[in-house]
Amino acid sequence: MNAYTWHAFADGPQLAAALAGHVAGRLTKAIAERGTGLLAVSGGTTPAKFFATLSKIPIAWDRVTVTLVDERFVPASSPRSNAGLVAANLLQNAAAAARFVPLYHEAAGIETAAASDDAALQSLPWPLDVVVLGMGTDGHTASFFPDADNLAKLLDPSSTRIVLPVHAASAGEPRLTLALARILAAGFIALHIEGEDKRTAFDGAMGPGARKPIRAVIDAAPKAVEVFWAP
Ligand SMILES: O=C(O)[C@H](O)[C@@H](O)[C@H](O)[C@H](O)COP(=O)(O)O
Repeated sequence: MNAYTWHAFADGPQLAAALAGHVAGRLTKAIAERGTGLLAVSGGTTPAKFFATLSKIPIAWDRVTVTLVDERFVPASSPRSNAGLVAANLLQNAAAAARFVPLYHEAAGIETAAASDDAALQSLPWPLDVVVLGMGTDGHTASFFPDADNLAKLLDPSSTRIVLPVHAASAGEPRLTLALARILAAGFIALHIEGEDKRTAFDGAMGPGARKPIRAVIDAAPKAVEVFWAP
């Protein structure tokens, strides 16, 4: 489809307020329509302000399940943990009442962890109502890294997997990621990027040239991806 809607803001706090408002609205609508809301968020360094803003919005958080778009294969106590980032910034204030389903747990290896995640996450109230993606300047999103050894499988829209393992030299650690199909089925797909480097990287990914994972997601998305950007 290759459709996206570009929402530019003067600064991070204004972006955070707008994105949090959209996400809270979508979750409230989902709760009204089906009694529950399912949200998947990305980690990294960008989302902390957005998480803090969203955490203060008084919706029926006790009807919301939060999970991760992807996770590094590290315990929640690690500074690299996305679960740790979500616990410290999103599952606070009003949002502390939400149920959180992590991706990392002790396992012999990433493949074992991904397989048991697949079983554990079956019971979530799919499809996602909201997914918030991030993006690296290399054009990765979720843990769909350009150098992932199973990128074709990660980007297979027909995959029935929920969680897949990722080995990619550029990723730092082995990763666990939601499969593309789960992301694309979300009612609202947001991409949250900040800084000139990421705007340049995004524009580059939308142009001709080597196809980056973020482009594969936007092209495969059944509805426009809502891009939220601030300098
Ligand atoms: O685990 C992660 O790192 C994220 O889920 C990943 O997809 C992130 O969104 C991008 O890497 C951007 O990260 P920054 O926000 O740190 O630039």
